[in-house]
Amino acid sequence: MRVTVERISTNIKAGFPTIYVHARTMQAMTTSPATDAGAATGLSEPLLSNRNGVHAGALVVTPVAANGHGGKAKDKYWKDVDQPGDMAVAPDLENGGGRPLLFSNRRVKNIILYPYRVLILIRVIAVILFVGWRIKNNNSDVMWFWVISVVADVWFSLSWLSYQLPKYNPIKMIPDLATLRKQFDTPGRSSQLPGIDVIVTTASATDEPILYTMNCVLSILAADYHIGRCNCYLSDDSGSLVLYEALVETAKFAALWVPFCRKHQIDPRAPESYFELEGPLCGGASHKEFIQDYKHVCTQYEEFKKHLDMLPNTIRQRADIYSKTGTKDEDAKVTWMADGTQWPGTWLDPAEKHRAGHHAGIVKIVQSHPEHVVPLGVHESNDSSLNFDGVDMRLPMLVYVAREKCPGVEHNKKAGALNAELRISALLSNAPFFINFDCDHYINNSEALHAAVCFMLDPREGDNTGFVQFPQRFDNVDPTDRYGNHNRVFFDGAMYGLNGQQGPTYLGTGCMFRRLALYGIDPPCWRAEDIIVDSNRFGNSLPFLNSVLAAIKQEEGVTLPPTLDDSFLEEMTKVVSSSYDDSTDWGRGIGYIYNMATEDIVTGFRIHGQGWRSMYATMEREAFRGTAPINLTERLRQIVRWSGGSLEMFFSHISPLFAGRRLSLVQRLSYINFTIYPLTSLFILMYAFCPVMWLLPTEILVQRPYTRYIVYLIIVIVMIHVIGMFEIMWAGITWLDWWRNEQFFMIGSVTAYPTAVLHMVVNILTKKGIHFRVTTKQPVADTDDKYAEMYEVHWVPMMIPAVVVLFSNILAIGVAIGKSILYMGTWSAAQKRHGALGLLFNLWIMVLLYPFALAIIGRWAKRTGI
Ligand SMILES: O=c1ccn([C@@H]2O[C@H](COP(=O)(O)OP(=O)(O)O[C@H]3O[C@H](CO)[C@@H](O)[C@H](O)[C@H]3O)[C@@H](O)[C@H]2O)c(=O)[nH]1
Ligand SMILES: [Mn+2]
Repeated sequence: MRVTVERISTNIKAGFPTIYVHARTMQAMTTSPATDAGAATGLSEPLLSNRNGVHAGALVVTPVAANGHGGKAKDKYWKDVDQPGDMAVAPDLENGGGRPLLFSNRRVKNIILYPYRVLILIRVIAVILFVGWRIKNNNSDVMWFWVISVVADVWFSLSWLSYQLPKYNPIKMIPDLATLRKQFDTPGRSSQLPGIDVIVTTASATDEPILYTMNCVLSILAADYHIGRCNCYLSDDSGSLVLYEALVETAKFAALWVPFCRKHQIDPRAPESYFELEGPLCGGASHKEFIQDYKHVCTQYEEFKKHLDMLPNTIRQRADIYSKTGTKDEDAKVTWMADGTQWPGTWLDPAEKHRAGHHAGIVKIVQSHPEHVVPLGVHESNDSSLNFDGVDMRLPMLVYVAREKCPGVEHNKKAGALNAELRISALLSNAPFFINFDCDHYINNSEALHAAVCFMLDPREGDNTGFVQFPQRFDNVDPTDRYGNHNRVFFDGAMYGLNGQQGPTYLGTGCMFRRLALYGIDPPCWRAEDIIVDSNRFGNSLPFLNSVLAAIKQEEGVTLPPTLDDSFLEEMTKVVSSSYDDSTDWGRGIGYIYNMATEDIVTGFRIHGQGWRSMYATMEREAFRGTAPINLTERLRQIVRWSGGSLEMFFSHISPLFAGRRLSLVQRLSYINFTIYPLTSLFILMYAFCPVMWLLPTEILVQRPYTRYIVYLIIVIVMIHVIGMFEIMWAGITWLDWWRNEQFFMIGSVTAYPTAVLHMVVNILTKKGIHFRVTTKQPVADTDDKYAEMYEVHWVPMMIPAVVVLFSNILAIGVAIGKSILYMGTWSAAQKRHGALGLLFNLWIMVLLYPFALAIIGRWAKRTGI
C-alpha cells in the first residue's frame, strides 16, 4: 500500500494562495519501514517531483534547508547491522523473547571505518615517537620553556586520545515507528503506550520571549501521542502572572491549533516556525479545505500573538483599576488575577513575599486531564467554522507550576526547577517517562515522542535504558555559523561515537528520561531485591513516596489524575516548597544534580554511573529545534558556564576519575575528557603567545633541531585533520562545520576556557559555585535584520587575552617582515627557514582566530562571508 502526501506552497499573507503540488510518496507505515529511515519518520525523498512550470525550486528546498543537513546523503557511509526483515523478532532474548525490535542499528561502512581506525592507531604511534624524540633531543635555548612544552605535548596527546578513542565505533539508531504502533497502539484495541510527562522550563517572562515559550507548549500539546498519556507542565521560575495568563491564552488557541495539526498532519507543530515555512506540508484533506483552514488558523494565530503582547498591559490596567477601588493601602501594589483574586506569585510592583526570589509555590491546572473533561462538541469548543469531523478534539493536561522561592535559600536553578516538576508530575500523572525542554526549543517532528518510546520499550536493552537523547538543532544561526553554534562535530560526531559505548551524555534539553533512573534506582540488570523508599532520601510527602512505589511496581502503568481536594492541593504546594529538598538525597543521588554550573553532564554521569545506558536517537526530520546565542559575548558566556561546570565536576565528589562505579572504561575516558578539557587551554594560551619571540633581538628556538621539530609537529597536526576528513564523511557534516569547531576551540582557549579555569581556582579557594546566568535569548526575530545581534560587540574582560594574542601576532608578523627585509643579506639559510616556519604558526593562529577578529570589528564586518 502506498500513501501519497503532498506539499503545498501557499502565499497566503500576500493574499494570493498559489498552490504548487509535489507528489511525495511515502511507504505505508504498515510495511517494514525499519529499512528506511525516511518512511519510519514519516518522510522520504520525493520520488516524483514535477518541477516543470513551477518557478519556485524553493518548494523542494525550503523544508529540507530548514532542517539543515538532512537527507539520505548523510547515510551514504552507514549500513544496517541488524537486517530488519530477519530480525523482526528476537526469540533468543531473555525477557523480550518474541517481541519485535523497535529500532535498527547502523554502523559505519568498513571502507571508512577501517582506514579511520588505522589512522588513529598510526597517529598514536606517531605521537609516541614524537614525544620520545623530543625527550631524547633535550636541546633548547630556554630549557624551562622546553620542559613546559614537553609536558604540554604529552597533555595534548593524552587529551586527544581520550577525545578520539570513544569514537572508534559510532552507532546510529533509527526508531521503527510503525512497529511501535502495531505493537502498542493498534486502533480498536486499548493503547498500551506508556505515559510521558513533558516539562518546559522558563526563568523569566521578559528575558525569555513568551512567544517562544508558548510555541514550545503548543508543539507539545499538538504532538502526535496518545492524548491521555502525554501531560504538559510549564515550570515558571519567575512566578509571573503574565506567564500564567499566557498559558491560559495558549490553551484557548490550542483548541483550534491542535485539531488543525491533527487534521492536516502538518509539521512542525510550533505555529511560529510553521507559518514561517514557504511550502507548508500537508497530508490528508483536500487542498481547498486546507487553504481555507490554513488561512483561518493563520489569522487566529496573529490574534493570539496580539493577545500575548497585550498581556502585560492588561494586567497593569487591571491592577490600576483595583487599586483605585481598593480599600486597603496594600491594594495599591497588588497584582490581580482575572477572577479578582490576588496573584500569589511576583507582582508588577514588587512587595514582601511577592517579588522575584520570594513568593509562594503555585500549581494551577490550566487544562484538565482529558479523562476529567466532558467532551465538547466542535462548535462549542471553538467559534470557527472549520470542519473537524473525525478529528480528536481533546487536549493533553496542561499545568502551570511556579515553585516557592525564599530569600536566603539556594534554589539550584534549572536543576531545582526540574526536581520540583519531577515531584509535582509524580502526584498528578506519574508517567514512567519524563522529558524536558528549554523554553526556546520546540518539537519539530510530531512523531518524536513515539520515537523516544521505541528505544525505551525495545526488547534488547530498553529496560536498562535510562535516557534517550536527541541531537540539538538551531534555527537562528547565520548561514556560515560564524560562532560555531551548530556544533555538529559534537552532536553528529562525538555523540554517535558514545552511542556505540554506554550512550550519549545528557545535553540539557530534548532528552527523555526513565523516571526510575532519575530517582536514583538501579537498572534492572543491577537492581537489588528491595529498594528503600523513605523520607530521608525522597523527602517528607507520603503521597509522593507512594507514587515512587507505584512507579517501581508498574512501570508502564497509567496513573489517572487524582481528585483535587484540599488536602491534595496542600500536598502539591508542599512538594514545590523551597525547603522540600533539605537534608534529602535530592540533587545528589536523586533527580537532577545540584551545585554545578551545568546540571546536564553531571546528571547524565550519575545515571551512567549506576549502570544505565543511554541512546542517541536519529530521525530524518529533526526531532527538536531551538535557538542559540548568536552574539559572541553571549556565546562565550555559555562556553564559560559549560567548561566551568565541567571542571567543577572533575574536581568534585563525582569526578569521572573515580566515581560512577558501573561506567564502562571507554565511557569513563570520555567523561574525563569532557570535564578536564578546559585545562588544555592553558597550554594553548602559552603557545599562542610564542610569536612574541619575534620581538626579541636574537633568535630563540624552543627545540633544536628546529626544522625537524616543526616538520614533526606539522605531521602530527595534519594527521588530526586527515582523521577529521573521515569523521566528516561518516558524521555527514561539512568542512565548514569541522573548521568552525577548530576555530572555536582556539577562540575558547584564549577567552572562555582560561576564565573557567580561573573561576575554578577561585571556587576551590572560596567554595562558591559559578553563577548560572540565564543565556540571553534573542528577542523575537526582526525580519529585516535577522542577525543584527551577531554584529553587536559587548566587551567583557575574558576577551582580553584573545585581543592580546591577536595583536601580538599581527605585531610579530610585522616585525618578522621588517627584520627579514633588514637582515636579508646577513641571515643564513637556516635562519631564513626558521623564520618562515615560525611565520607559518603565526598565520595558523590568525586564521583560527578569524571569527573573533570579525566579532570585534562589529558592524563593519556586516557580511556573513567566511
Ligand atoms: O534558574 C533557572 C535558570 C534556568 N532555567 C531554564 O533553564 C533552561 C536553560 O537555560 P539557558 O540559559 O537557556 O541555557 P543555555 O545556555 O541555552 O542552555 C544549555 O546549557 C545548559 C547547561 O548549562 C542546559 O541546561 C541547557 O539545556 C542547554 O541548552 C531555560 O529553559 C531556562 O528557562 C530555569 O528554569 N531556572
Ligand atoms: Mn538555551
